[in-house]
Amino acid sequence: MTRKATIIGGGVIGGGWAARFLLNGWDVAVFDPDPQAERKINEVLANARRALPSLSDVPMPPEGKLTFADTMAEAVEGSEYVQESVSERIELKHKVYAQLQQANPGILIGSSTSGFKASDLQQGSPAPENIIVAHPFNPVYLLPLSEVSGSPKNTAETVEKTVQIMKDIGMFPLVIRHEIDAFLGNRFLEAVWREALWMLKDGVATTEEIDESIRMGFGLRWGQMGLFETYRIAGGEAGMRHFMAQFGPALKWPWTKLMDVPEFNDELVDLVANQSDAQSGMYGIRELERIRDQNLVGFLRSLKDSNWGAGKVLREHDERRRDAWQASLPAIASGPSADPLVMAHLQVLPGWIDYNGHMTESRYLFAASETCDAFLRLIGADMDYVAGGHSYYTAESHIMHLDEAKLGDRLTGTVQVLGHDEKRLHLFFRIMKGDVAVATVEQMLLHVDMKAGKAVAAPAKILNIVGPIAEAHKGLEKPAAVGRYVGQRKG
Ligand SMILES: NC(=O)C1=CN([C@@H]2O[C@H](COP(=O)(O)OP(=O)(O)OC[C@H]3O[C@@H](n4cnc5c(N)ncnc54)[C@H](O)[C@@H]3O)[C@@H](O)[C@H]2O)C=CC1
Ligand SMILES: C[N+](C)(C)CC(=O)CC(=O)[O-]
Repeated sequence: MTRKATIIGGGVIGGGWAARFLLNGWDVAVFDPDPQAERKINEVLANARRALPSLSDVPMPPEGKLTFADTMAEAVEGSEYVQESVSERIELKHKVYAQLQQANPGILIGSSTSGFKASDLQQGSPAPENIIVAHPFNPVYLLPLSEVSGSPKNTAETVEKTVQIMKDIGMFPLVIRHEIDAFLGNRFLEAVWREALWMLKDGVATTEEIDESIRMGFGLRWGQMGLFETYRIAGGEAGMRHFMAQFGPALKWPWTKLMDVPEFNDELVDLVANQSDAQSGMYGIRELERIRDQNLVGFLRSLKDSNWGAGKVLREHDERRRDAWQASLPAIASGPSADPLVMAHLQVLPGWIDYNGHMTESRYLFAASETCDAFLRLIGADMDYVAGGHSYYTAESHIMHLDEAKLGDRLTGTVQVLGHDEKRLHLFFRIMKGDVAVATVEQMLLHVDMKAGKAVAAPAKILNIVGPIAEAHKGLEKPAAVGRYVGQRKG
């Protein structure tokens, strides 16, 4: 049965949550009195649809149904979980909880609050044990962290249930063991933000220079190793102790003396906003979101390949969904037919364009290759499998260039299994731009013992996955391109 989540407050963060739940197959009901909320959420959802599926190596579940409710009671009906994402005002949050708990007394409410402790949020509630913090980071549909923070009034079961829901939608729930204002992430961000505002106010640097100092340097490091692992390496062979000996005394130098905040007034707001407009005002917000998302997807994919940090979370989420997907295979196989599997989502990048102004020919094969790799991971021939000494090698390819792809086009790669035996996989890839195939690739792959350098039978664990897919694909029409060869028509 489809699970349902309720989102109260459909702004920046509520929209991100809605997208994450929907794309993970949950139905979502949103309540937000803002007449613009529906438009805004649909725009965020459109961006999320372009980005999140690119991180998945298993077929995405069917997208859930999005509804907009007229009342909070309607939104929460039949729901398993509420993610409260209204503005950061404690009295507003209290009012919302009172209405939600009146409509559905037992409902679990996670708050997106950036800094209120669970015990602050729970004040005045008849059921404080059902209110907990689940603090995300923007964009919620791509960044996995959710800081789960309870108070002594929450039971271990409530914390565990929240943790499980976060995992179910592919997040990394970090349980905050001690109640603390602003949890972990925002304490860092606040310190960095404070220093940046001081430097700006004192005329030391512009918004652009401050951003360059982050994105050209330490910002890149933090995304993959955080603070302590990074500094451990900075200590050289002697590691953290040497790092502490060298830089510990700096804690008493002027570097870290700034603890108060610049006065928040119109002058400061104008200074920040005017420089920010000059820096990035040439982009619309949705456009900036898409640039950000594309960069994050590339970064996260790389982390996923190395099974590191946030990439590990993505792999684990795939693993859980792969199990569910495999369990449904017999059902797919017993049906009349199944669609080709959507295995890859790509975007045509500037470096892919040739002197004719469209996607260069090798990139069509690259797109098929990415699709094939995702399919191989799906059937269990992943990097761990390759490390164990076996893999699939491509023995033959026939590519047909059918239409043009241009800079920025979104492409999807699908796989149809034409046939298989113990050693061979006969596959047909379509590289689609919307409903149009821009290229098709027919391939024969051989299962190989890499050390022996020869084709060998694939193990049952792989064949048991391929078999039902091939069976289900038997009902599909054989593509006209299958078996074609390159030839010149006579006459
Ligand atoms: N913007 C950010 O970067 C982050 C924000 N948060 C937290 O998420 C929460 C929401 O923040 P944003 O989405 O940024 O704010 P926002 O201003 O974009 O959205 C807030 C939404 O709440 C709606 N709202 C106000 N009263 C309501 C009510 N009574 N019932 C239902 N909806 C109501 C507003 O119409 C608005 O659409 C806050 O608690 C914030 O601290 C958490 C992580 C990051
Ligand atoms: C600025 N902020 C306090 C709302 C930020 C967050 O809460 C987390 C984030 O996404 O940066």
